[in-house]
Amino acid sequence: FNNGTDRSSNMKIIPGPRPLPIIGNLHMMDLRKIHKSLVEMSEIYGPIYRIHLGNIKAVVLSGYETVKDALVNHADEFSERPVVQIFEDIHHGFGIAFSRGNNWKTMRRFTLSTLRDFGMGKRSLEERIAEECRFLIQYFELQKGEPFNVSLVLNSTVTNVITSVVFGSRFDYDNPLLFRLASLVNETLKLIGSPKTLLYNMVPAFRFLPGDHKPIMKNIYELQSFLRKTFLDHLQKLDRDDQRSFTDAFLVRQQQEKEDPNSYFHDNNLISVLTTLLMAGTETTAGTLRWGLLLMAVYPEIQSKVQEEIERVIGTAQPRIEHRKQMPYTDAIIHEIQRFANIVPLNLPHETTVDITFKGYFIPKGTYIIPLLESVLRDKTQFEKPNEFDPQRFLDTDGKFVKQEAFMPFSAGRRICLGATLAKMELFLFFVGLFQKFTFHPPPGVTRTNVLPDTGFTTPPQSQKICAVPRF
Ligand code: HEM
Repeated sequence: FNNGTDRSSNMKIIPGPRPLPIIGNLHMMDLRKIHKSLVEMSEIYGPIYRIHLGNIKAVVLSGYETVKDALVNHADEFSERPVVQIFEDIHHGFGIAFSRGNNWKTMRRFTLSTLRDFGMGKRSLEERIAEECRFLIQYFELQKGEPFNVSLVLNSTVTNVITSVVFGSRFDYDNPLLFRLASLVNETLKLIGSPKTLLYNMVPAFRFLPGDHKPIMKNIYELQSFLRKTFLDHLQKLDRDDQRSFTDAFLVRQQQEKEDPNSYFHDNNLISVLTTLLMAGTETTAGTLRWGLLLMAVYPEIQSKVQEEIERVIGTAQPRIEHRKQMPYTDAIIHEIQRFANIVPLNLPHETTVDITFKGYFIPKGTYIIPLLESVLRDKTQFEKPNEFDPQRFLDTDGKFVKQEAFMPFSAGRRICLGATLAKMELFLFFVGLFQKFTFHPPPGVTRTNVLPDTGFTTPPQSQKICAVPRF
């Protein structure tokens, strides 16, 4: 784009490094930490620059002010999703996260309103999460304060919240299917974020090399076979007057529209939405929870202040979302954990829906846009010493919670995370539920300096064991 020329004499040319044939600027990047390389380049080229990632010609938006201006003030113009090869293989353009145009609008609207209805239904989201938290606490108690790996159990717990919403049921922890589902999602997301998959997405010629896309599709096949079998079971028992899950609501709508050849309510969209909710809804939330437990373990003075607030406001009662407004300290901690965890540092890519002049630069319709969240959550102009973990930045001198505009872990605008409300409920109820019952300690040898991010599409902390010591 820009073709090296400007479209009018007063239009600025988007700066950027000179690309090489085929690989573009890939030789300048650390493929394991692309978000870091992109932030470093913004220090040279500024908040808007172009980059060639293999055959993808992208525009990077960096820093809170620029990302917000694009996604919020020009929400429509920046709201499309580009075609990304691996997600095209998985979803074929159906579902929500990687679908486009009217398919995306219809699926997003339906999913949001259905999740909201369940929130108000007989078994609210809050109750489903609270129930899951009780099982998690039992599991932690069984560890008797010894170091154990929390990854799989947290992933399984969060998977259960999603299956409870989408299918109306949870799995017991000793059901091998639950651990299989949780590890399938975990492994697949790791592979999706691998350098080999990045190359697969960026340079079509590398498709024929043995990459990670083959094991990814094998996992997706297994995952989707399970989802298909489960929704067919639901179809057999479907009672339109007693809808108990997202799947029931979708199937009822499918039957209502079955005469309409243009209906979006078909099996491909259902499978794709279910796959997305599982993939987008588990690793992100479970990864943030793991960050939280580890950070509290290595910042014991902060952990004990959270526990004091829990004791004062909730005591031994069941934690409820409504407690949150009386708990500014806990609220600040959870915000800082999310900011620091920076779990989707690259964000998902966007695409322009029209030709647009943005901050004096011409960006054509169909341009691949990277609204870099790493550059927002660690923006020096918004957060003092952004690489430090410091919950005080979300508190004023009277200890009241202070909102920070650049707190954007769920992104912003039309494509803002569809599960943000659910994720916030989960983070609050799980954290408070766990800190009410346990004090977390690092295992021997683990200190602040070795609580580091993993690499991948999402950035959970590198696997560390943890000790959960019962408080009473
Ligand atoms: C801490 C937890 C989570 C974080 C940090 C997070 C973050 C994000 C981010 C950064 C995006 C990309 C937004 C954009 O394109 O601008 C996204 C999209 C999405 N997320 Fe989340 N997410 C979380 C949890 C969840 C949960 C629990 C669900 C589902 C139940 C979910 C479902 C989705 C979906 C469906 C999209 C695609 C939205 C669209 O394209 O319209 N996420 N999320």
